[in-house]
Amino acid sequence: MSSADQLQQELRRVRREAIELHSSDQVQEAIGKLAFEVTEAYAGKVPVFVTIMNGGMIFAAELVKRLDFPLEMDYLHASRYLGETTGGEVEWLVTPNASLAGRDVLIVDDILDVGSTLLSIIDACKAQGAASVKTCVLVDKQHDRKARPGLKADFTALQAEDLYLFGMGMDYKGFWRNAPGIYGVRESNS
Ligand SMILES: O=P(O)(O)OC[C@H]1O[C@H](OP(=O)(O)OP(=O)(O)O)[C@H](O)[C@@H]1O
Ligand code: HPA
Repeated sequence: MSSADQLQQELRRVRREAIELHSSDQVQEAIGKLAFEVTEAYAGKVPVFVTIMNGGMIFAAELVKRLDFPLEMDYLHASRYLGETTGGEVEWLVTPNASLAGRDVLIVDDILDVGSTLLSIIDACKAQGAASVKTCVLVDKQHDRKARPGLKADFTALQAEDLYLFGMGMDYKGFWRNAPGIYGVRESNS
């Protein structure tokens, strides 16, 4: 069997055997509730909504259309997993285009896991002179390995147990970002 066929088999097995932690409907409902919270928090403000690529893009697209206030959109790409299931140093691949000086910045990402990625992005936005920086994630993974004890995003849609997750933008070895719910990889496959 070719290595491409082997990979395809592995990807299909991981998807088939995964544990559904949040169905697509549950994810959509949670994003709807979060959108109200975020809309309330930004009353009277005109923030820059910064999507963290690649993982944040699907959540960001679902969230932004439900936000009822004027905003600008931008993106950045900081990665520390680089297609692997364990993380390394945060690597900056693309920086935001808009000047963040004096702006209210809302950082939007798929997952708060250890939190090193978000902390590094918050520091970079503050270093650019942002007036305020808030973070918004689809899912907060529950474990005691956070980069700082008790680290939380300002806005969180869902929590998930300590498994390697995929779906709704989160990848398994670069794949399955397109899965519509949130799934945990079985230990035997991770
Ligand atoms: O809380 P942490 O442990 O720092 O992990 C969270 C980050 O990891 C993932 O990005 P990744 O590095 O995989 O890049 P990608 O979005 O391009 O897949 C995810 O999209 C978050 O940005
Ligand atoms: O569990 C995860 N899944 C996908 N990407 C991630 N980045 C950090 N943790 C995860």
